[in-house]
Amino acid sequence: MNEVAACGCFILLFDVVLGSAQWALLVLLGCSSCGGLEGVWAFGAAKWAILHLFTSKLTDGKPPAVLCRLVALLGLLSPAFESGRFLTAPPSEPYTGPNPDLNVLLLGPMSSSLACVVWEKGLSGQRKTRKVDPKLDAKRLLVRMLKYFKPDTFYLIAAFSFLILGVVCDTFIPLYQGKVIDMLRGQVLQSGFFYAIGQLTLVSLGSALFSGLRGGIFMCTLARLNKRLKHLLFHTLLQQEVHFFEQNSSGSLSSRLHSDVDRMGRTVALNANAMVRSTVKTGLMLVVMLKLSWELTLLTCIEMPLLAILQNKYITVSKELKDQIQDCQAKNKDLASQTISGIRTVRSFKAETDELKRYNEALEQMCAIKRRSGIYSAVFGLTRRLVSLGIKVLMLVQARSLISSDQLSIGSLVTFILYQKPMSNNLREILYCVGETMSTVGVIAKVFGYLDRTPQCKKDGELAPEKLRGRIVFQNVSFTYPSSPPDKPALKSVSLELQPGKMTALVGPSGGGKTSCVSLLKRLYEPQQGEILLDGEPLHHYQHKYFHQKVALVSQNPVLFSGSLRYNIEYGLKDCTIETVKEAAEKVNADDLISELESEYDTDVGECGGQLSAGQKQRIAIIRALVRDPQVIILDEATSKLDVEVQHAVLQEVLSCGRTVLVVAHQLKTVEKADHIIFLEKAEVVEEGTHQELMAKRGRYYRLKEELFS
Ligand SMILES: Nc1ncnc2c1ncn2[C@@H]1O[C@H](COP(=O)(O)OP(=O)(O)OP(=O)(O)O)[C@@H](O)[C@H]1O
Repeated sequence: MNEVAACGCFILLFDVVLGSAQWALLVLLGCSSCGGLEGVWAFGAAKWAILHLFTSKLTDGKPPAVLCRLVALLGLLSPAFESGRFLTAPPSEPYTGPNPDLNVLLLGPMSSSLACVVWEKGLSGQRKTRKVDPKLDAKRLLVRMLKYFKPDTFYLIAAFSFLILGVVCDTFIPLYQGKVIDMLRGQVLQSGFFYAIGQLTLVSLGSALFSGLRGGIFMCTLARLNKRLKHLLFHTLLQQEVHFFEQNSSGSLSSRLHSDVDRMGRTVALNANAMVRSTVKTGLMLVVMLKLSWELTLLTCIEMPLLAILQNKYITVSKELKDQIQDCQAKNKDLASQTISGIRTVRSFKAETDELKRYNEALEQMCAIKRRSGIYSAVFGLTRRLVSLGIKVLMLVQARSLISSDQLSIGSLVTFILYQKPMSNNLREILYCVGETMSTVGVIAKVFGYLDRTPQCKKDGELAPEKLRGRIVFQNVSFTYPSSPPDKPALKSVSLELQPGKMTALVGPSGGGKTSCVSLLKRLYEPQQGEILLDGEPLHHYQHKYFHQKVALVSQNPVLFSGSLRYNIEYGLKDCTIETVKEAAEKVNADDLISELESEYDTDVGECGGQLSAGQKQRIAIIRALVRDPQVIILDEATSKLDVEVQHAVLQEVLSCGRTVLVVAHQLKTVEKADHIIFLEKAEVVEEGTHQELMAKRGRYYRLKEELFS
């Protein structure tokens, strides 16, 4: 890099020599100019060729791209600028080209090198980051983000049309203000003065009206986009396998769903809006400002690359900090929601102080990052203001000399100043928007990462037979939880059978693999080896909805959702009548429980069923399973909180209609009634048979019963 910089300095020196030689030649030949625009272009092209040769010699024929860009700018920037000046403000006398002037001689090399530095430090820096992390391919992500606006194309066209109309009106306001100021002094007719005031009022009104319409439509479009994205993301999340939710906490997922989606929509939409508005405004203002004074315009434009370098440095640092803040926010949210949802445990262990300390530490961490971000922002703001101040001083000096040589009127200077501030603001806004959008790329990548995630579960089949017997067979099933090491399987080559109309019990010490069997049977996980068959067909051959309706699971701590009792019982069912619900409740002696509640089936169960007792929740969960009329019922400690009478009624009911019943229980009283008992230990089936057979065998089942009894 140092070699390139040294070569760049030599090229700049050589360029100054060439420029001086040109002027010296013109002076010697007695020409006051270089022969109009054609001459300027001819000299520019010749300079480009000579500089290119010089650079090739300097770099042994392999000039780096940055030096090629510098040479092209040195040769062609001045002719391009002169042509622009000629087109926007044609001189009254025949154009002869720029006169020999030290400012012009230095301005070319200075602006060319500045442009190269901005390009290198700004744009290529971002390109390098993209190469390192292809996921953060900003352009690809932003283009994809814009595609989500497709359904709102009509609204967007309307919003952008109003935006452009508003900007056009906005641009003309200072021009008419300057005109009115000039009329205050001169001998202008009153009608002319009022005409100018009328024009000013009209463009001001137009600006207000169009800006209002633009803002309103953008907000509506943004709200629609947010709704669409959240719906899509929530839909994708719901498709994911259970292991995904073990890996990603509910706090961080809900933060992605709400804060991140909001942020990405807002940033992209509002920045696109602000960028288009500022770019159009800048373009129009530039034309008017060049007409007023090209010297002052040039000084205004020098501010931009300087600000771009500053902004780029600031973006690099603040992007990293913003990502850290996002992660910290998700963590804090998770921490708080965990504590609030587990408030009973927290209170019973008197852990409020510990939880507060933990939360405070997390807040401190967040505070430290925000403090650093604040310091960077303050330093950046100060430097930016100093640069703007320096440029302003230079402008005032130049304006004084222009006014004293009658090249600029006071009204035009006022107009220029009225343009200058918004112009700098526009340029700053463009840079800010680019920075903001770039810093949101990380958030967009994360959200798209979730949207693109393919669930790691087998595709559902089409089977939905009218009649199901309910015979379940585990054939050499081996299973290890995705988060467990491969040498710690939860089930090792397990083979078992559940017969229709019979009650099978899974027993064994804690960690033996009972719940894992149930989870596989409910297809919450897929086994790595072996197969589970329902009436001879692998489970995934059945339709998803049909399968979960026919194979019902009632667990020890059933999850209820906020809403009425009836909503929880009918959960997920479309055509369930209140009669069916009542019938199911009566079958398990739950009608007395429901009539005790204030609004019976319309009683609100509270968040996660918090207003019901554990036994009440278990009974509701049993009714919820029964209204689906399942053929296979799995009771995983599902009656542990019920009294003996109700337990008996539940078992009677589930065993009716020839259902297959699988019971997981630690209370061996329940197990004794089972037709078949399977003893699971250390992920394997150790022994099986009826209660009497296993007792007579005096094996593991017998010993467990003895241990519990003693
Ligand atoms: N979600 C999980 N992720 C990783 N490992 C798990 C998970 N759930 C259970 N395990 C492990 O799998 C093994 C079997 O657990 P499982 O819950 O099936 O036993 P269990 O017989 O039902 O125990 P308990 O009677 O205590 O409920 C245990 O070693 C356990 O640590």
